[in-house]
Parts: sequence; structure tokens; C-alpha cells
Amino acid sequence: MRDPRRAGGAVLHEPVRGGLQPLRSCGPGRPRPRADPSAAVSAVPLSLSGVGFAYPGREVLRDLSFTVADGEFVAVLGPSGGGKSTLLRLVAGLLPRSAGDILVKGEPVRRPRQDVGMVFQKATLLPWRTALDNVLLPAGFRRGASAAELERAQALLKAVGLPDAAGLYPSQLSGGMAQRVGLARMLLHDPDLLLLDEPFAALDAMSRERMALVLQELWLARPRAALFVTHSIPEAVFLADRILVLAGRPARVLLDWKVELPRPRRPETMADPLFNELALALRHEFDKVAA
Ligand SMILES: Nc1ncnc2c1ncn2[C@@H]1O[C@H](COP(=O)(O)OP(=O)(O)OP(=O)(O)O)[C@@H](O)[C@H]1O
Repeated sequence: MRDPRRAGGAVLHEPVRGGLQPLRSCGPGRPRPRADPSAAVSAVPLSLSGVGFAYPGREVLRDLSFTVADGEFVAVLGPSGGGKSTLLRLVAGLLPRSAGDILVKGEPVRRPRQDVGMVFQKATLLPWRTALDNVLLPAGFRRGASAAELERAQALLKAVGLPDAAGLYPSQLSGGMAQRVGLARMLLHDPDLLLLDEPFAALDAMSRERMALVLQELWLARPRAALFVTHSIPEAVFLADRILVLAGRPARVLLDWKVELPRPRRPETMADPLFNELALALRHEFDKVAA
């Protein structure tokens, strides 16, 4: 076996082990040296420093420190029950952290914010509301929405490939269609940080691949910071600029890898030897640290 750090020629960068993972080297939105350090902090969409969390009687996360730069798509892999959803809920302001600091654009996270969009494993659509109204939920449905929000919701339904679904109810949508509505809703207020918690986990393999392409297209239309939880190594490699592996009990960031496959990534990318070599190398490293 070749050195996994060399997988894909220059594609894969050195894995980093053992906890704190400062953001390093390249990527579309990596932090650049700035004269004013406080300006640098406030410009970073997401920054975690020494973050820990415990449910009553169970420490789940310890000492997580990493940043996500503007325009950087970061996937989070980890064993089941390892704390990935907990991490996203902390960043979303849905849970209070037990230790450390979480800053979104330089501000401590205390509650959910309009400039942070989130999508969950289940689409969490309101069954008695139409697809359009579900997209408009953050605006108070159609009644509360401004003309601009209504127009944006309709444009987003088109963008996710549902131009004719505005009047359909969730019971009339397939799982993939429901997740598309969830993505549209996440983008309603054009958030600067996306939090995606296994959004395609409940879909069949083909729908999952299609959704990865839809998500990439939406993200490429305006690259922004994203934290994407998945159990799928190929999905992580396909979508991400960078992959964090969260493992251990309590969980820490044990690997921090960069993926520099060119974009846009296409279905053929998955047949590319570089893609496969990268996924395989990550699998080997994952099995070592997450055993
Ligand atoms: N509300 C809760 N109260 C107590 N323990 C919880 C609660 N929610 C989650 N846990 C526990 O915390 C740990 C981490 O859960 P979490 O859902 O964050 O993991 P995960 O990595 O997202 O798992 P999966 O990949 O299976 O979705 C698990 O052991 C889980 O049982």
C-alpha cells in the first residue's frame, strides 16, 4: 500500500492526528494573513475553541478546536453515536456547550441565527403546509413573507429541481423531493453558514447521488461555509474541500484531511482513480482511528 498521504498525487494532504486541527493550507476561502487579528476572527464563519459537551452522566465531545473558512465545505465523518449531531446542534445554538467557545462570524453562539441554515436527516416538513409554505416557514409562511421572500422561495424550488411542486403537500412528495424542499428552506435567508446533518441518509443510493449533485450545484452558485455530517466516505470525498473525522469517547477531531479534487465534481468523478484512491486511503485511516 502506498503512503495514503500521497493518494491521488497532490490531491490528498497530510492527515493530522490527535485533537486540535487548525485550518491549514489551501481551499477556496482559506483565511489569509491579515493585519488586524480581531478582523480575522470576525470574518471566519465558524470557529470552535476547546469545545466540550456532556449529556447528564455522559461526556460526548471534548476539546474540539477548528475553523471553517468562508466558502469552505467541510464534511464530518465519525462512528455512529460519536457526537456528530450533537456537534451540529451546538453550532446551531440548539444546545448549550459545556466548555469552550463557538463563534459564528466572531459572535458567541447562544441561540439559532437567521444567517445559519440547517437541514436534518428527516426533512421535518409540516404535513399540513404546502412545499412553498414549508420553504417559507422561516419567514412566517406566505402570510408573513415579504414579496422578496416569496419570490426567492419560488426561485429556490426551481433551483432544487421542483419547479412544479409549490402547491404539493409533504405526503405527495418522495423522500428526495422532501429533502429538496428542506434544502430550499435552509437557503431562504441566504445563510452564510450551512449545517447539514446527514441530509441524504434516508434516501436510496441513486437519489442520494442525485442529491449530492443538487447540493453541490446550490453551493457552487454561492460557495459558503458548510459543515456536512455523513456516514458515507465517498459522499464526503465527493462533496468536501476538507474532511474531519470525529471519533473516540469522548469524541475529538482525530483526522483533518483536505480534498482537492477539481470542481465541479461530476458523476464520472466517482469513477476517477484519484477519487477512489482517496476514498480508500481515508477508509484505512478512519478504521485505525475510529476502531
Ligand atoms: N438528548 C440526549 N440525552 C442523552 N444522551 C444523548 C442525547 N442525544 C444523544 N445522546 C447520546 O450522545 C451520543 C452522541 O449522539 P449523537 O446523536 O450526537 O451521535 P452521532 O454521531 O450523530 O450518531 P449517528 O451517526 O448514529 O447519528 C450518543 O451516545 C447518544 O446516545
